[in-house]
Amino acid sequence: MTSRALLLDGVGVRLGEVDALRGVDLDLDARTVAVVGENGSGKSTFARLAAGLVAPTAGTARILGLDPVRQAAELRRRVAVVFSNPDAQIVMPTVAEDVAFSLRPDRLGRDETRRRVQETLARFGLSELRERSSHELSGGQKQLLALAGAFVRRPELVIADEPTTYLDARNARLVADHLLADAGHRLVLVTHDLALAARCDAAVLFAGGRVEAVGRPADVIAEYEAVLAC
Ligand SMILES: Nc1ncnc2c1ncn2[C@@H]1O[C@H](COP(=O)(O)OP(=O)(O)OP(=O)(O)O)[C@@H](O)[C@H]1O
Repeated sequence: MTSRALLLDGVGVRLGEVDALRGVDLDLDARTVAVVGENGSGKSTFARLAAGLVAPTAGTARILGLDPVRQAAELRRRVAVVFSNPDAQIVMPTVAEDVAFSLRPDRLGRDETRRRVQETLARFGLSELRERSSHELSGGQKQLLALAGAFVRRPELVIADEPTTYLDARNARLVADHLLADAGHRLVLVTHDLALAARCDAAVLFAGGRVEAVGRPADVIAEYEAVLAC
């Protein structure tokens, strides 16, 4: 039997004095999942939990069938994370070196690394920029580089936390298209862009650290819009 992608049972996450997540029950196997909700509702905490970066302080969680505490290293190997600020993820001086850096833990050897980097740069339209200084790219190019660094590892699950926030409409569309395209990965997408959330297969609405609604994006968004209208 294959494992459910996201399975949470009574999950709580306490950060300092704050219950960032409380009593979260979820059983989701949709390929792409949008996570919506107001500021401070727990979306990023949920994303970090799904990436194995934060452990539950109550309840149990299984992500890709893995325990995010006992199997955190395995989970981080199979999951890639993309944040809104690509500068936080760019570490190497040139574009090609930065993408190759993501593959270091996989110890693939020089030829396979070069082949994968080449293929990934082409996929994200970065081939011509391969020798450019990574910190001198435009914001849109930097986010595409961050995506390349995530996807070069061929992750099973990509967690993207507001990946289009700082992008113009054209680049936001490009980044969203790459994330949503069925390239053999699952996606958890935290976003305030409800049109983007509507393109996912399922959606979750958080409020005050709890799951307020889960299901078809159109239904969940309608519920969220009703809350926003109050
Ligand atoms: N490191 C931390 N220490 C203490 N409290 C935290 C920490 N990180 C987040 N919180 C709190 O946990 C709650 C949920 O935060 P979270 O970042 O998950 O919300 P969010 O829905 O992603 O918000 P936003 O839309 O503003 O990014 C908030 O009350 C926040 O202040």
